Amino acid sequence: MEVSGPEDDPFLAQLHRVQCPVCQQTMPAAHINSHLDRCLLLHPAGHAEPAPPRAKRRRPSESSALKQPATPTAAESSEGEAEEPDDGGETESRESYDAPPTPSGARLIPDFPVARPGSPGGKGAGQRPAAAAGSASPRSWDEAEAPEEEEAAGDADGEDDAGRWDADAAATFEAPGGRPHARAPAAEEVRQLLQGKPLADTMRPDALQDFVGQDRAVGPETLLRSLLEANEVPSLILWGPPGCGKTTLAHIIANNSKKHSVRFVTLSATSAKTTDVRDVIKQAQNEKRFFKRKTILFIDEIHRFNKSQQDTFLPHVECGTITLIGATTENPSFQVNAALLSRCRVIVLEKLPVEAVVTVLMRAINSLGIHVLDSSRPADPLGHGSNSGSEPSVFIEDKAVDTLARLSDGDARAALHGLQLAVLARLSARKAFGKKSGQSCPPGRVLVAESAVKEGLQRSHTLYDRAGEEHYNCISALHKSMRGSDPSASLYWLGRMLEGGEDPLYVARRLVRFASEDVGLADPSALTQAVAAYQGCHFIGMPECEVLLAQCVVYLARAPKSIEVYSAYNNVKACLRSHQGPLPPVPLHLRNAPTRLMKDLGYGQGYKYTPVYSEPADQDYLPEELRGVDFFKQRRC
Ligand SMILES: Nc1ncnc2c1ncn2[C@@H]1O[C@H](COP(=O)(O)OP(=O)(O)OP(=O)(O)O)[C@@H](O)[C@H]1O
Repeated sequence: MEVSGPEDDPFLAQLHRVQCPVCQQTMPAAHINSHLDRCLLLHPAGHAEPAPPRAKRRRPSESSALKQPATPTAAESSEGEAEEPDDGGETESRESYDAPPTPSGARLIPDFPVARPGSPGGKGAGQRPAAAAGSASPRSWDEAEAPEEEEAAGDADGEDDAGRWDADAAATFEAPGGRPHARAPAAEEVRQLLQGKPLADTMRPDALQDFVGQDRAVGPETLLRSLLEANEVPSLILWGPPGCGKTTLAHIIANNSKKHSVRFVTLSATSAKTTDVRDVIKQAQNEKRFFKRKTILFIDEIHRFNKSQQDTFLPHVECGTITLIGATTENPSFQVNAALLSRCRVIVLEKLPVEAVVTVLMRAINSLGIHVLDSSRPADPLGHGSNSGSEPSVFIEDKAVDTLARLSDGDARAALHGLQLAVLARLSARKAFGKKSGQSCPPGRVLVAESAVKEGLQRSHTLYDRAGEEHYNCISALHKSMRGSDPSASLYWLGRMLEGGEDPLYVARRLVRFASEDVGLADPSALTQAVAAYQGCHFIGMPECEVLLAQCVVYLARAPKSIEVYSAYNNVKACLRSHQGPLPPVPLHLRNAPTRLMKDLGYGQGYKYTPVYSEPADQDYLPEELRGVDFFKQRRC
């Protein structure tokens, strides 16, 4: 017997029709959820405006090297590079995620192919490139499909190791669509893959398994992981330095929540207005009321919302209309309203360790079909003399990968960006050379050397975040090292700041403060030194003034310390702040009396001019009610 659905039966169809509460249109019940999403976006204030088309985005999980080429799934082996049907750009001003689930079976750490002369091996995956060399697994695709030119190159030269590396490495490469590369991609293909879109976005993981280096926050045994796996997402504030994976974690939660029919909406606090927030909340209320559907709202850079904007969320987080996920690089204790903070769980993400950045880089390198050159094996990496055809393959030195990972200072985006720039620069240089010489591009291979990646990654960016938390952490470390009389550590923290691009005058101002606050009268010339250092920095600027600062830092670290004045003055402040009622008047004898009236009122009367006294004059200088108080001895009056 054939079972007819509502669409087949006019009566059933009528019965299953519902009316949109926003535009009043009727439609099949099955369509209402997706309609409402669109409708509320189109009519935020009752005006219909066409929504901008969504940018299609290739799903990183499909381009990653996490799947075994030997056993492609049906989806992986299907033709064409998969375009995500209804994905959200995670940093767009306002979008809903609708990503299909990540294919299961992804392994936590992939086996990365590394170009190495004929040495298939099984070393641990996710290791640093040199150590991971040899992880090019046995061929998982038909030998018969091996690129003829590569085989020929190896054979022709007899000893052309580079040619053989190609063939071995190509065996495990995957094209960004998830299909194994039929051959190692040519330089032009790599260039096209890299152009247009940031590599960091293309490589953004979709699943927790691919989210590396944050075990303390979302590792296997953590509460957050259990909650995420149970789809019990609490309101969260993700706090961490740039490029450590805050947006990525939100993206993974979005993917997961879509599977459970939870709506995921993103806003960026840099561009969203309060009205946008209200729209999202209104939509979330409708979804909850009519369809019992939860909404997760992700706000990137939440610290950029002011207090009243943050207040808008409060009642809705409280009553569960929305689950809020905020991402911030700034310390939330200062930047997020206390009331909002108390309703959210703060997840601290850390700078990624070098190994984790290597894993991220290797995944990208692998998905682009770039060969990692094992520097421990001397060879002719560019395959000069080989007749491997006009289109070269792209190689990167393993040292270059290491350097990228180290210089990126735990910022995966910076590392991927550096890689993208370095590879593109090498490929463009090669193309330009071809044009200039009037020839087609030179045969051979393109090598991305360590020096190229150093250029691609600005060191100052990576060491130090001048505007962020690190700025305060480092100056605090400098101050404490000088206070602890450790000149060596003091110089280290000074170097961290200056090499990272810190303003020398900012450091100099702190030294002036330190000279008085911590050295004080134990060595009064410390203040002179610090002020002189400040002025010297002002005169000559960086980089010359760095030695001035270094000299002063060492002077202050070695100087004897006294906080006598600093503490006494703090006692005075505390006394004034804790005073109840009007402050006591200045005693009459201490007042100046420039006019007759003032004199008549008793100003200055009884004052003893001490220079004319041979003995200390017996005279009070504090108001009557504070008589006898010694701020050097008493903490409070
Ligand atoms: N833990 C991680 N595991 C895997 N890839 C990561 C991780 N962290 C970052 N990445 C990669 O780096 C890119 C940038 O990361 P992401 O946008 O999540 O950083 P962020 O912490 O939100 O930075 P920002 O504060 O600057 O917005 C991602 O697209 C992804 O490719």
